Amino acid sequence: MEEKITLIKTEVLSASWGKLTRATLDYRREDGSVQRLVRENYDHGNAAALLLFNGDTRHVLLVRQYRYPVQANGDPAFLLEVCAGLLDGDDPLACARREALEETGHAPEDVAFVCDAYMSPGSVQEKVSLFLGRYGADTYRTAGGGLAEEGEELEVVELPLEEALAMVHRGEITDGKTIILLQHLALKLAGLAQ
Ligand SMILES: Nc1nc2c(ncn2[C@@H]2O[C@H](COP(=O)(O)OP(=O)(O)O[C@H]3O[C@H](CO)[C@@H](O)[C@H](O)[C@@H]3O)[C@@H](O)[C@H]2O)c(=O)[nH]1
Ligand SMILES: [Mg+2]
Repeated sequence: MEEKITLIKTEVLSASWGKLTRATLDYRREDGSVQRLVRENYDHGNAAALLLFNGDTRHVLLVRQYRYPVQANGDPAFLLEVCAGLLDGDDPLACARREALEETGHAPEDVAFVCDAYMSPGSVQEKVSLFLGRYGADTYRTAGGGLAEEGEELEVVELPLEEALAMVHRGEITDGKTIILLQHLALKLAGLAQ
């Protein structure tokens, strides 16, 4: 049987912090005709993210940080997000734990995998592994804030889960992985998700 997809060539358009590649491929349609397609792909590696939840107070711990692409899109550039980072050679679980500690100063307990998600599969290769974890007075290690030498300056923000969900609804939390994790937590507390 003929292949559905035949890769003709790939060209690296930019290889800097991330790599931008242009692929040319032949796509065999269901009617048998072949269409030549050109698709660009930005690759900066995979990532992991973790939502910290305190079940006693029903608060979540998020981080606020500067995001240039959001500014370029004309939106307020300081986004409220779950702690997250690029794998940098770690496995997703180790990365999620490392980023939680670097960014919030908490060493999470009871960390559980939620799901993997492509946030923009039409053009960005990154797959993000999502986790839930517990925080509280016993998990506090440092003030967090990220790595200054890498240009990070994060504000740690604690707020009730209900308020975070309301902020999603009001368009005040717009980061995809954060929205997925907050809504997953709400489903879990309602007994509708594992
Ligand atoms: N030199 C350079 N450094 C960069 C660039 N873009 C990011 N960095 C640096 O690379 C590091 C990335 O920080 P992480 O904590 O590992 O990742 P993240 O920025 O939180 O990324 C995660 O969340 C983003 C927002 O949803 C996602 O866009 C991203 O893909 C990932 O999932 C930061 O120190 C940042 O300053 C760049 O274009 N050039
Ligand atoms: Mg980060």
